[in-house]
Amino acid sequence: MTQSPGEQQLKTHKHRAGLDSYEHTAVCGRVTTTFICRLAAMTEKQKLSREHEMMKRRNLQSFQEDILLRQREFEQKETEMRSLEKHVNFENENSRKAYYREFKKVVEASDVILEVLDARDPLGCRCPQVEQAVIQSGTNKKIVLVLNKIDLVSKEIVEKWIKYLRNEFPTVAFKASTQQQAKNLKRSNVSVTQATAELLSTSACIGADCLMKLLGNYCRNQDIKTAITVGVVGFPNVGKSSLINSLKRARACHVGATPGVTKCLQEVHLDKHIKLLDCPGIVMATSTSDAVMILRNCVKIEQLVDPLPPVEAILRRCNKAQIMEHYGVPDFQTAAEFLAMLARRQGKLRKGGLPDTDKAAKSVLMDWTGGRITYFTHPPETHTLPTHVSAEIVTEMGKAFNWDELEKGNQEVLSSCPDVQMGFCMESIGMTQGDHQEPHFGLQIEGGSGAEPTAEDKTEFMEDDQDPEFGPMTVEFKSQKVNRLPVSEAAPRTPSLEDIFDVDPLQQGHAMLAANKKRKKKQKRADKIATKLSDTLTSAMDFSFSDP
Ligand SMILES: Nc1nc2c(ncn2[C@@H]2O[C@H](COP(=O)(O)OP(=O)(O)OP(=O)(O)O)[C@@H](O)[C@H]2O)c(=O)[nH]1
Repeated sequence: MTQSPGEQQLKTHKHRAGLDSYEHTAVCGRVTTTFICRLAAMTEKQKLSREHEMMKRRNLQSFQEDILLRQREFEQKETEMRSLEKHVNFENENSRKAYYREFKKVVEASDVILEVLDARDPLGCRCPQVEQAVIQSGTNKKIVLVLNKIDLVSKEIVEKWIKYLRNEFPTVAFKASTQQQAKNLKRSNVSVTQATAELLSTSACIGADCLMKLLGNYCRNQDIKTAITVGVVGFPNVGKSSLINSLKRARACHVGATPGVTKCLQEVHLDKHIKLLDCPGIVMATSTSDAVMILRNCVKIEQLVDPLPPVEAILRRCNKAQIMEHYGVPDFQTAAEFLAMLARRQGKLRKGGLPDTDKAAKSVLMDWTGGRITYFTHPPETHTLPTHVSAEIVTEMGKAFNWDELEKGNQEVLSSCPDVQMGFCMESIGMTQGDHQEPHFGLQIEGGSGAEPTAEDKTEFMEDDQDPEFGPMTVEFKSQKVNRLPVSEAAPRTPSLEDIFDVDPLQQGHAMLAANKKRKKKQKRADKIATKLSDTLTSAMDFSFSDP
């Protein structure tokens, strides 16, 4: 193809212009690089001459001062880091004051205070400071103890605890609903004492009627025509929000398996006569060790800086053979050794293949707080009033309630209902209780061997006096006779709706959601296949002949 002279001229001109601009850029680039190099050299020279000047002026004293200053800075940083670690460890510590203010507001505004206790360790999560604050704020404020999570212990233990606690305040046995839906939370009319194991293992609430009756009686006895305010207080994670949701039959408050879900006061109107106040879980400053607070689920496991001590505390309370069997690890001498083997078994490894003992420790702690390791305390044999409660206060507080009715509600059970819930052995289990009020600790691991405990299984602990918080302790491993599957047969991650009773009560809400999702998915798939099949059949049976 030939080009016209005009076109050729234009092409030559463009080529020339391109070369020019290239040369221009190259020259500019060279100039810039030289300029930058010179600038860097000058800065470096200036810096050296400055340092040289400084060194000339410096003497031994200034060196010393400088070193001291750096040391002070380092020490300050260290202290800050340590306190930061503490705050991470006890996140609530940081907001403890704010929580306390919220709690004070609840006490001031309430006529009745429901102190929610975890039935597994009621004395451990009882807060004398809270009770003292209520008592000091006048005799017209009443305390009612709510023994929640009764589905996690045997009825016999619930009965014993009610008997023990009612020496001080009216006590209501309760199982909050653990359902996940927003509305229509199930509430059973059956009294706690008459509830069967199956009912207890469902996610429905039990004991709400008894509690409502108690509050109604209070209004009548006090001749209150208007509304009453009921404050709900207690340790983190004992189920305060779940209790409110159960009474309201709707998810009015946030619920979560980690402590510190409730951050500030929340009002829930039950009806025109009762207003409930949800309070953040409070942990008052006590002499209790960090490990014990962690075992009481007051600390977020994920944020623990050193999870080894609470795991050591768990291991001290467990039979080694049972632990080895449960976690599938060989014999070990120390908690660190156990965690290293567990981490390897669980595939929790750091870079370079080293076992991640922190992660393994946290998984053990999650098993404890999440109810996969079941534990329970026994009430002391004899009752003595705590120092902050006098006999007069007990009488004064009790006047406002109908004890007979409460007693009836709680008593009905215990006489008529067999202990079917957990298959615990309630005979004496070698407790060596002292005179003090410390509860005993029993422990069970879900899906145990199923064998009757041998002499070695019934181990008496707490010769270790480093952890006096729990007092003498007996550790017991037993299989659960009902409603629990051995580990190997444990319900699948997403169980079908029929298998929902086999799921851990703590997990039932989630399992229910997952099972429902699974069912919907199955249904959708079946519908799709049916539509496809029908389409295929329709097209196959299309006998309409377009051609004559
Ligand atoms: N099995 C069982 N689990 C319960 C019961 N009540 C509450 N839970 C569970 O315990 C966990 C804590 O419940 P929450 O109601 O959030 O406890 P909270 O006291 O309000 O907790 P904070 O907001 O941290 O103070 C949740 O996983 C609940 O599902 C109960 O009666 N039985």
